[in-house]
Amino acid sequence: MSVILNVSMIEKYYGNRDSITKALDNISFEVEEGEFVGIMGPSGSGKTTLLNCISTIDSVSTGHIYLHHQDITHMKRKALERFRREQLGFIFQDFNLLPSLNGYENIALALTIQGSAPADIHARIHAIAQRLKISDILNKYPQQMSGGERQRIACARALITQPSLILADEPTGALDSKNSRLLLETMEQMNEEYRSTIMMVTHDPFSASYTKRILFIKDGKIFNELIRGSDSRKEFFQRIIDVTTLLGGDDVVS
Ligand SMILES: Nc1ncnc2c1ncn2[C@@H]1O[C@H](COP(=O)(O)OP(=O)(O)OP(=O)(O)O)[C@@H](O)[C@H]1O
Repeated sequence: MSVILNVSMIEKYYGNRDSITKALDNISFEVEEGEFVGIMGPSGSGKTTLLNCISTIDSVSTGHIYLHHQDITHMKRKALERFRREQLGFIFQDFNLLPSLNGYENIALALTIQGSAPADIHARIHAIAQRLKISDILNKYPQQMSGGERQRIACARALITQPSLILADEPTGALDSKNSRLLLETMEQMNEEYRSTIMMVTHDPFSASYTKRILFIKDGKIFNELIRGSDSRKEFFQRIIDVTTLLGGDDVVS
C-alpha cells in the first residue's frame, strides 16, 4: 500500500503575542491509501484544527502536509480551490447540503462544476445511490429528508468525485443511534468497497470502533495510537474505552 498523506512536524498557533494557544504541537503521521483512520481526544485537544489543516481550510504555522507527495501547505488560492474540489470529500456534522437543490442535484454539483457529461453524472449517481440505498430519496429536498437520509446523501456527495481523501468531522454528531449506525456502516462500505481513504474526527468510542486505526490527541500532541488488527468491532471498542479512560476529559463514557 502506498502512503497517500504525510503530515510532517506541524504546529498551529492561534492568537497573538499576548495570548497564544498552541493547538497543534509537532504532529507527524502518515496515512496509507485505503485506510480508515479515526482522530480522538478530549475537547480542545486539537482534533478539528488538525482536520482543518489537512483540508486546507486552516493553515499550519510550521511544518508540511503532503497529499500524493504534493505539499498542500504552500499552494496559491486558485490551486487550493481546485485541490479541495478534486482531491477531497467532506462529511460534516451539520450535513452542509444546499437546501435549494434536491438529493440528486446536491450529489451532482461537484461533477457539474467539473464539466462532466450529464449521462456520465447520471450513471455514476445511480450506481452510488444503489450501493448506499438512497435511490428513493434522490428527488427529495434536504428539508424533506430525515437527518440520517441527509447524511447518506452527504456521503454520496463526498464519494462521487472519487476523491483521494474523505474528511469527516463528527459525522454522527447530529444523528440518533440507529442513524449513526447506518451512517457508520455506509462509511465502512465506502472504505471497503470503494477503497476510499477516510479520516474521521469523533469523540464517540462507538463511532471510532468502525475505523481501522485511531490516533489519540491530547494537548495538541499524538498521545497514543490504536490499530484494530484482527480485533472484532466489540473488542476494538473495549480497547478504545480503555484509552479514553486513561486520557480523561469528555471522552469517558459511563
Ligand atoms: N480560531 C481560533 N482562535 C483561537 N483559538 C482557537 C481557534 N480554533 C481553535 N482554537 C483553540 O485551539 C485548541 C484546539 O481546538 P480544536 O477545535 O481543534 O479542538 P477539538 O479537539 O476539535 O475540540 P472539540 O472536541 O471540543 O471540538 C483549543 O484550545 C481551542 O480553544
